[in-house]
Amino acid sequence: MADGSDKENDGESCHRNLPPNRDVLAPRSDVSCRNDKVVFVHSQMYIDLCNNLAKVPGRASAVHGLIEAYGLTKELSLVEPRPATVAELTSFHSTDYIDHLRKASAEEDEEKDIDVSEEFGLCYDCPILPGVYEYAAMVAGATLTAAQCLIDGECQVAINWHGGWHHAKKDEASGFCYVNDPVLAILRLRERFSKVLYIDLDLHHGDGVEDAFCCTSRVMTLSLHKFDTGFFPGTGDIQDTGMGRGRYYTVNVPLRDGIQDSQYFSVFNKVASQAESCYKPEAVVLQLGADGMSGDPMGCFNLTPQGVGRCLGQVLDWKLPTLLLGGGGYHVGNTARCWTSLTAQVLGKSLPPDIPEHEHFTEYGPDYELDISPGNRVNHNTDEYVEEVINTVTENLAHVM
Ligand SMILES: CC1(C)CN(C2CCCC2)C(=O)N1c1ccccc1/C=C/C(=O)NO
Ligand SMILES: [Zn+2]
Repeated sequence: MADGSDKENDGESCHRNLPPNRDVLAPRSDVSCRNDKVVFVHSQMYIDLCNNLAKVPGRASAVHGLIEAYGLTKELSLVEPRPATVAELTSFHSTDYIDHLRKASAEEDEEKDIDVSEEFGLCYDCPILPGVYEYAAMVAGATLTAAQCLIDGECQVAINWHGGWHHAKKDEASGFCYVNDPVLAILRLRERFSKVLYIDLDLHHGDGVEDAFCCTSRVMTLSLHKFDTGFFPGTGDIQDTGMGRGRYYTVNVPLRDGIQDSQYFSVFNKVASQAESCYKPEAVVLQLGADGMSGDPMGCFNLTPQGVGRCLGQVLDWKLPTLLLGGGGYHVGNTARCWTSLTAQVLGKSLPPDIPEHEHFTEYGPDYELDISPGNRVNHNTDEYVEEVINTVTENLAHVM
């Protein structure tokens, strides 16, 4: 959990500088979008940065390449990102951590020594790579750019597939996440919207986001993830429901290996509709990490873009300002297939089944098809287990008014 709230803070958040609540602003219905533009944060420099430093080298250009090859960039409203400022980064992260990240990143250039200091979590899983600060600041800036477009009513949906780094803590890198861009976006959205719902569909528990908002009722976090002995990050059990004013505003849906589209959507549909109807958010941040896809090297879930697409469709039907972020996803071709399919869904476009000829075409062999066939890993999520999870979540959400 992030540090205790400030004295003058009324416990609405577990971190500093949360702007005053602006419920007095226009009511929920007023926050309509002026048009159905879909903002897509993009620049070649941004792709190049993400290509070299993200936890999956080359994934950023493969994702963008497929979206472009299907002609979707012509339908999107492309917005260039700019790096987050230190002030923006420290709206959540500690100044010490950001200073250390900035200095260590620069030092790495000059001294070429490997910094394995455990301090600030900057070691094995999160090595200090040259330029890591510039990368993290640009990713955070891209996500903040998308959030700002929603706040300004420029669009109803804004997308940053290269964001979604949900493990980073206030003063610690974790799980190859250096800056928690979802948290920064939620803090920015909270300047305009009184209640924000964060939904995390990555294979891993969105622990960094949950920690940041576990004490406030102004942000509800809902995470569906694999939860099993020894599986990173080890948090996100069903009885973790938040603390203090935030009690029952943290929702965890722990799942086992082998879940497939129909069961996954059945769980999501019930839990997310209850969360939306009892919480009545004014904006949504949806992390769509693709490491639960069948064929991912994580090798845990049997999901396909169609299954996650049904979850996305339910969220889009709420007609709320919605920020879409990426996250995990370690099979480059399948991650590109997933996020391209979801981008087309947001645009209301259907795509031809064969991967178009383009620079990254070879990533998609041997079938060169857009669809991913569902995996056949043994499903350890019995109907009884799933029913018990849904019943427990339902009981907990009954406390949310
Ligand atoms: C280093 C990477 C990120 C890559 N990787 C696999 C993918 C395929 C081969 C290695 C991991 O398990 N990683 C991790 C290592 C330590 C802690 C966390 C993660 C992943 C976090 C995540 O995805 N959160 O959403
Ligand atoms: Zn993940």
